[in-house]
Amino acid sequence: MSSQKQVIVETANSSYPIHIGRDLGVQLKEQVESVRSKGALVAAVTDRNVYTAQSAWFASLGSEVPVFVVPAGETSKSVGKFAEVLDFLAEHKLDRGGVVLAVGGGVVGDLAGYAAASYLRGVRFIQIPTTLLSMVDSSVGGKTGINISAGKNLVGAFHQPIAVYSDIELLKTMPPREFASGMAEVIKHGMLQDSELFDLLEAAPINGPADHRMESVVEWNCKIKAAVVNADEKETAASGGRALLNLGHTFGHAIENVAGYGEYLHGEAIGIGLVAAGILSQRLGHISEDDVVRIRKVVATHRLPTSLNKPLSTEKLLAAMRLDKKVKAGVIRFVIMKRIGQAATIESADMDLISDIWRECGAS
Ligand SMILES: NC(=O)c1ccc[n+]([C@@H]2O[C@H](COP(=O)([O-])OP(=O)(O)OC[C@H]3O[C@@H](n4cnc5c(N)ncnc54)[C@H](O)[C@@H]3O)[C@@H](O)[C@H]2O)c1
Ligand SMILES: O=C(O)C(=O)C[C@@H](O)[C@H](O)[C@H](O)COP(=O)(O)O
Ligand SMILES: [Zn+2]
Repeated sequence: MSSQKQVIVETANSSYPIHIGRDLGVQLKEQVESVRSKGALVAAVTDRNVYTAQSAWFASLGSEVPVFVVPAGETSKSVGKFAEVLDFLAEHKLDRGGVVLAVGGGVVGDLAGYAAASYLRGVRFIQIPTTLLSMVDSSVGGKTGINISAGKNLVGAFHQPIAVYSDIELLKTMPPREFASGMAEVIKHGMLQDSELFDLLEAAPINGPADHRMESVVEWNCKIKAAVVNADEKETAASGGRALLNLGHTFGHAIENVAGYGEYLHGEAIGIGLVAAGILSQRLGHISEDDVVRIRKVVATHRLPTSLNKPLSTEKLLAAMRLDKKVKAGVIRFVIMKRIGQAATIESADMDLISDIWRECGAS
């Protein structure tokens, strides 16, 4: 018998299960059939790589579920693709009883989720994450959205899915570089919330989906993220709260934007961002130099970059940071670690210090 795990997300207005296990197809199919039996449409959105790598999975979904396939990669999180998904839903006459399936990594989840949040002013959607990153992070918590040229995720909505199916079997076809990218968010969760998780990653790196700890790592991370989301769904807490999940992202999102979307995978940019956030926390007197060494080592042993692979302009990186969603009254704010396993504050910092840190990370 397969051992299935379940984590519940419980926000003010929604409650939904994250199913974690292997071969979750039967359960998903039952949910799809229950929607269809009421005369409503279920439509799926995926990307080209997932559609090809998981063709048997799509075949088992049945031809009654139309599938919209976007090109793989970050560039699909665009206004253009968003409009195409809306047109697809309208073409198939999905009504308010219908359900959108987001089958893919964080790109598909964010794009399809935002389309579901907007179409008919909001229809239900189910997350079926197919990457490590989407299982441990993006499928949980209802942040959906797209990029615009000014910045990452600058357009979007909070829209919770009605269920998440994290089928570990789907990870088997993931390219190793993408797996490593997902590990960045796992490392982030350890750094910001759970020193035991960080210690585990430090002791023995998790290098691929065959690792026997995979299911429990996904469950562990979903629990961490769900607890944060349950307490502060829309990032409105005066200090801390959900914004702490942004550890390393003020730096990381700037890298993604300035390098050009898709140049660095999200997790690669976050790997550098976590090192930068560690250095900043150390310079502000919170963690030790030894802690920064530990962070750098855990990032590197999980095959993620710890500095830029070619210099980007510090000025451009600073300009991109000014559009971060945590900016308040024009002041850029950063998630600061108090120790490994506890990120506790969101603080501003001296811009000369930030420029120095950028240069330490390879900016020009
Ligand atoms: N909403 C959130 O809370 C949240 C959290 C973290 C990250 N994100 C966003 O998630 C995105 C990154 O997500 P990602 O790392 O999953 O990237 P992704 O969605 O681009 O997927 C990574 C690559 O792997 C391929 N792929 C996916 N599943 C596969 C499978 N099972 N087999 C073979 N190939 C597969 C995809 O086609 C793609 O090329 C970024 O846009 C980031 O901003 C959102
Ligand atoms: O869920 C959250 O909250 C996060 O911050 C998780 C991040 O890993 C993720 O990259 C998220 O999309 C960033 O959100 P943003 O609001 O900074 O765009
Ligand atoms: Zn992230």
